[in-house]
Amino acid sequence: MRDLEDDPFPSTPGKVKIERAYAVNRQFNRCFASTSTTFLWALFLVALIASFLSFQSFVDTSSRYFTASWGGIQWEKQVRTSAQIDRPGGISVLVTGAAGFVGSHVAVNLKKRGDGVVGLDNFNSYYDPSLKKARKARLANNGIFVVEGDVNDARLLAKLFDVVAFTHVMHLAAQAGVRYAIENPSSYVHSNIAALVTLLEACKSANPQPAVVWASSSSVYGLNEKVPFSETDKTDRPASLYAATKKAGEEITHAYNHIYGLSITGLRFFTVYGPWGRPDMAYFSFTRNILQGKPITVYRGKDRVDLARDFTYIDDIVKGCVASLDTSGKSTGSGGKKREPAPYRIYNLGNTQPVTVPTLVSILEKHLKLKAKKNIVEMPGNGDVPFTHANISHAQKDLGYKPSTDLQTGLKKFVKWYVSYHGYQREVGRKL
Ligand SMILES: O=C(O)[C@H]1O[C@H](OP(=O)(O)OP(=O)(O)OC[C@H]2O[C@@H](n3ccc(=O)[nH]c3=O)[C@H](O)[C@@H]2O)[C@H](O)[C@@H](O)[C@H]1O
Repeated sequence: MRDLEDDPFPSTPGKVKIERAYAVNRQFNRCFASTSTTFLWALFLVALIASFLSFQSFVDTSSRYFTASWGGIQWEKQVRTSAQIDRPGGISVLVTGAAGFVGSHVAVNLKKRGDGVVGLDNFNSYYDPSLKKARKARLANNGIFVVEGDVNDARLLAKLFDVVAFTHVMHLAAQAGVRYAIENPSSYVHSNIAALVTLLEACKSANPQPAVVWASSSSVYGLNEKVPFSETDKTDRPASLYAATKKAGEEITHAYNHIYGLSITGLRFFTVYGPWGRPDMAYFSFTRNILQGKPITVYRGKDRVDLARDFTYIDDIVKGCVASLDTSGKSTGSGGKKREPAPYRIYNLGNTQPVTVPTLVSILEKHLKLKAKKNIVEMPGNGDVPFTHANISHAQKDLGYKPSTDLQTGLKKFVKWYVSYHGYQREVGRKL
């Protein structure tokens, strides 16, 4: 049976009117009731979304504020104190990559002779950041404050130059490692190109402009076969993306020298090793594996030729870095304009005594008093070059650079540090 409400034209007129009016009213009420409920729900939802969004932005803003690892009165005080110069004629140096291998050594050396030093490091996880934290602690013990931040952070750099009129920048922050570029190419662009440009922009705008000394690499010689490698040799055949970004760095710094009058010194480091070194490098990972009784992989070149490197001890490299800072000459620009030409220099910092990788292994075996389990494999085509050998005559003449530690002596010092840092009993090669 059909209901009145279902019938638009019922047969009883009076009833119709009343019933219909009633029905229409009921329909209207129901409709109104449902519309207003919907409206209220919608209103409620809008309010909910709005409050959620504003809460989100509050969280974003406040987390940005609260998690920022730099800024504030206390922070500025630490930066200023660390940058304080304690000797007549001293310099104030911003050391990027200060928690890194070379950076931490250079920073300590400068501080010890009375220069002002502020470190900057992003503590990335390319290798175990706990080693970087340990280096940071060592720097703190020497009165050096390391700012936690990325060189790509232009605001941070501007702030640092605002707080301290750095006379020099020692730029050692980089994505290191030749073979890792196959796995993570963009990290090389981020750290070796983008960050370099951000840093140079900050330096060019600073008043006074600092002189810049930075780490290039022996890898720029790429596929060159003429030995020893000289700064006047061509460097247009890189064998890895790492090498290509270092080569790009040399060109980029040249442009900033040319346009803005920044004093630039690029240092081509040759396979630097020593205490507090980088765990990704062969001498370091070989030591770890030999001590743990694990095999090591030794690469060999074409026709079974051993690979060779001009391994250079860290103390010699530090001397080269410090001499570069001391002889850098001044930047000549101000307000973004060059007044006159500024120095642009590039030096090899090597040892001039290449040693083969199997010889490196046998020296380690001797110092560790343990035999390595060797897997000898053909060098994979992932960016390695067969040999490196530095001609250091330019550095000798201009910087007084004279490396004095051979691989035997340097590795002995490294092994001594390694076993003590990692808690090994040297004699038996067992962990304590
Ligand atoms: O001078 C540089 O500009 C570069 O030096 C360093 O690169 P490299 O000279 O390649 O050092 P490193 O990795 O210690 O390999 C040494 C040798 O061991 C061989 N090697 C390596 C690993 C392995 O498992 N087996 C092996 O035989 C390997 O084939 C090679 O023959 C820095 O890492 C780099 O950041 C950059 O600064």
